[in-house]
Amino acid sequence: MYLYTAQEMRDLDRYAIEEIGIPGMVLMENAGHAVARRLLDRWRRSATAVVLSGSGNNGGDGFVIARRLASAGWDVSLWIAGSVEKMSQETRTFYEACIHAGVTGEFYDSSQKQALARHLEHSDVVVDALLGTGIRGELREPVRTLIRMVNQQARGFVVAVDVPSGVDTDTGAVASEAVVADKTITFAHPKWCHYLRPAAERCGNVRVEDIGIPQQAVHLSPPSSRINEPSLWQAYLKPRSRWSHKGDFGHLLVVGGSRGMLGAAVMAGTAALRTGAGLATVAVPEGQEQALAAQVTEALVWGWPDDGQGHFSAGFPQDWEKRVRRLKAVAAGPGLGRFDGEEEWLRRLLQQAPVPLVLDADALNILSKDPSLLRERRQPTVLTPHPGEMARLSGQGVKEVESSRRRIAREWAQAWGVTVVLKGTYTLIAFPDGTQVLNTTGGPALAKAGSGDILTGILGALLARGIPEKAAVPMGVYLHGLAGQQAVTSTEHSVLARDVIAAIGPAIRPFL
Ligand SMILES: NC(=O)C1=CN([C@@H]2O[C@H](COP(=O)(O)OP(=O)(O)OC[C@H]3O[C@@H](n4cnc5c(N)ncnc54)[C@H](OP(=O)(O)O)[C@@H]3O)[C@@H](O)[C@H]2O)[C@H](O)CC1
Ligand SMILES: [K+]
Repeated sequence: MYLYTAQEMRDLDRYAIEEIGIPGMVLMENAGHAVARRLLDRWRRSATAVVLSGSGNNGGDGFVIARRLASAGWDVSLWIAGSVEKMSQETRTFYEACIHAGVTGEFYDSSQKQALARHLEHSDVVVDALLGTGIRGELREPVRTLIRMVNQQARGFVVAVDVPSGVDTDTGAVASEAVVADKTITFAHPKWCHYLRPAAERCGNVRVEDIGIPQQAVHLSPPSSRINEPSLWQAYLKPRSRWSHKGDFGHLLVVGGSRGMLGAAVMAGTAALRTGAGLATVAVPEGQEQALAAQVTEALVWGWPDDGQGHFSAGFPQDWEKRVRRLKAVAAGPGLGRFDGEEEWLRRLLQQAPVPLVLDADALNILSKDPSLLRERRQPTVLTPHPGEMARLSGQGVKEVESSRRRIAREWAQAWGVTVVLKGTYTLIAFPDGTQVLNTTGGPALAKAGSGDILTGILGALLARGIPEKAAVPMGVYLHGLAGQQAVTSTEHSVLARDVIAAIGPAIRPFL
């Protein structure tokens, strides 16, 4: 499934109308019909509805909904923002069809405030068709008042047509007012605002309805972003052959685990093995070696030069060049910590690890001192920042990152030629070629220390197995989210990172 911006949706619409020849009126009727059908399915008996329509095409969908609900026996009260003169030809046609079908609408002005408030308080359903993907700039009257009234006065079920009025389709920003919906019914494909906060919090349950735009139109100019689905990567997951040996499944090196943070590297290494890596080596500061060996039995242990206090130092192990040749991927960061000479250390890692590299946690914080270190990379590089780390990397505030996730992840990936995995409720993956994949698996159980280390281990393992990053990264993010969901046995509060690691196998299994 693709993820659309407002412009991409307009282009798709235009293609369906002009090139394929489906009249715009048919698309609008289909859109309105789809919403009305859902409402009729849910209530069945005759109910009361307030329909709020703007003068744009979103309002046109609203006119179709009003007419169809009324003809099914509902008591419909229709309110319109704007004027007939502003309506597009399609919207005007359906406005007139409403009148001919006996649903007369009121063009709202402030003298009708009380009458509308009464309807909002007593209706089973409120349909928000004021503004869709065509919103421009700050809200004007009377739309702003109408949105506020829906939020303050509606007692019934609020359904937003396409997007809640007042949200920005592409950024997920909200205007001074935006409808808070119980359900959003959108057309043909989901839009970014259905997943980006704060808009996403106003959408309620999102449902995508087919309105008859042929798949062919989508394939001809697919948008640059999509929702993460197994079809993107499932071909790379296969049962192991009877004849396989550990060398077939890659060797991952995890670098991290300094004093006080050993667990992070242990979790990354264990997650990598649970994901199917043939071998995992965990590299920790020398002073940590024994403690590590006591904690993991399945991974190899490698002591790196330390500062005498259990932290890394600027040096690399002497046999680095010899041993690195046997590695298939490196994941640096879980419990890495900060240390003297860290920038030089990272530069060397970037230059001298001729395999795919995942950077997380403090490896990202070190990188944020000088992102141009990435210029030295020739092999795939995956960064897995949470919003705080992304903020440090990009030199912006966390708020700015959160309000422009889509733009920041994409710009960063393109500017530095890396894959950015911007973590969050809907983790966003941005590739260097400008394409993006938004992940929808996961849940609040993953909001806990250790989750990021596990993701790093999973991604490292998939890259070590030789899966190309365009498949490996969405696969890893998807499986990590699924494991997080499946690890919940009693409550999301009590899930431990080790439960998530144990759930990696069950998460992979259906895809083999
Ligand atoms: N996706 C599809 O295939 C289909 C989508 N449909 C629906 O069409 C809308 C998009 O319709 P569009 O006409 O482009 O735009 P809107 O209806 O969302 O908005 C335009 C009207 O809103 C007014 N407006 C714009 N900004 C503001 C503002 N800040 N404050 C107040 N009013 C605003 C604008 O007024 P102007 O004075 O600026 O002209 C317009 O009246 C999409 O979301 C779907 O619901 C089709 O029905 C079917 C195919
Ligand atoms: K709307």
